[in-house]
Amino acid sequence: MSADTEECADAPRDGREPLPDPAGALLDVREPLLDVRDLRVTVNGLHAVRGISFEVRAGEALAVVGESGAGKSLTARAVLGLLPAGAEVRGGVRFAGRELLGAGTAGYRGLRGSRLAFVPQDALSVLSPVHTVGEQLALAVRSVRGVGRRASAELAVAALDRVGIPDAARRVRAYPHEFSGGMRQRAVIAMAVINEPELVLADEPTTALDPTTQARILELLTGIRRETGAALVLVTHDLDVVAGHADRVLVMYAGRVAESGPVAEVFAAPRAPYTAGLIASLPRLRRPGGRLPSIGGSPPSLFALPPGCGFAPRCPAATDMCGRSLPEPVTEDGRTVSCHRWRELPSPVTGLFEECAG
Ligand SMILES: Nc1ncnc2c1ncn2[C@@H]1O[C@H](COP(=O)(O)OP(=O)(O)OP(=O)(O)O)[C@@H](O)[C@H]1O
Repeated sequence: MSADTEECADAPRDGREPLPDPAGALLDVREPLLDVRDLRVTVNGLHAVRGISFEVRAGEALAVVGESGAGKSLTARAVLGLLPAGAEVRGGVRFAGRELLGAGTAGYRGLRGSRLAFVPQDALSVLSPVHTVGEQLALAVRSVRGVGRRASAELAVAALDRVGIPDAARRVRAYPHEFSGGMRQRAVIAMAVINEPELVLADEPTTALDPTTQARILELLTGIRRETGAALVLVTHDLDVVAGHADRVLVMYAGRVAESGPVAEVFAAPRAPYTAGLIASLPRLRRPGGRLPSIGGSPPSLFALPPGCGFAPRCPAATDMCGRSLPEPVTEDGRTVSCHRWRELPSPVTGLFEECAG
């Protein structure tokens, strides 16, 4: 008997559950694939994510950008249901019509590793050191699709080949420690996309790599996204990555949304002074002989948040009111901004920071 007798020719292609349809009506295809509403994450008493809302549509790439500690990773992990011990989460996370928060691990059944995939910063955190890369890829396929050993092994080779690992048929027999850092991250991407997810969340997927490899891995992710039509949430602190790889951007500051909108519009005319400061500090905007503008100071401690806008102490446009009252996000023309003064500020707002640099 062949090892493939467990394979069922009539099984669904990948054993995925149909979309929930409790009312017996067709799911509204205009509904966002991912809908995050007023997400709040507290870790050991620290209010790290403080009311974040955003949507991701099918096939879209959203970059989540902000300084270290802004709450980017916790936001991504909350969507995936992978928060650290001691974390409490509130709000809504709706994926493909299914509410995930509050549903516990059952809510993620049939989603994680299948329709919802994760690419972490550190490949070794998801690759087992005691199994070959091929075994791990094949297991990922078998646990989701109704395919047998031979077919899953072939899909493992195809997956490594797809992410540009040369001699994939031989490389599948290697262990993760036998791969370079870049190749390991390619293997993790292969693992993430092997079951053709609808949404990939990538948390600074190239942080540990040299600049050339970083660029190649990001090209790979974008290429796969275009090829498969998967949506992408890309956590990064690099605005050049945002410009090159995302359709929309969510700028986070101290656990809140500073601004969000289409990348081209936000870059051309940011509305939040914080976004303007980030853009003004891009090296390519440096004037010949001029200093590189930068945002002075640092984000507030999440243990001692000011009553008003968290950016007010660093903002050249802040008034007394900014220090006193927290600006609520305002959405207009498909863009969201949290700033009391955005309508009255001079355009472009980046000028606030260029002047500061002198
Ligand atoms: N496991 C944890 N225990 C305690 N605090 C945590 C934990 N994970 C994150 N935090 C805190 O929550 C805040 C937000 O963390 P998060 O990792 O989401 O930030 P980030 O924007 O992704 O930063 P970075 O770019 O440095 O990864 C930070 O102040 C961080 O110290």
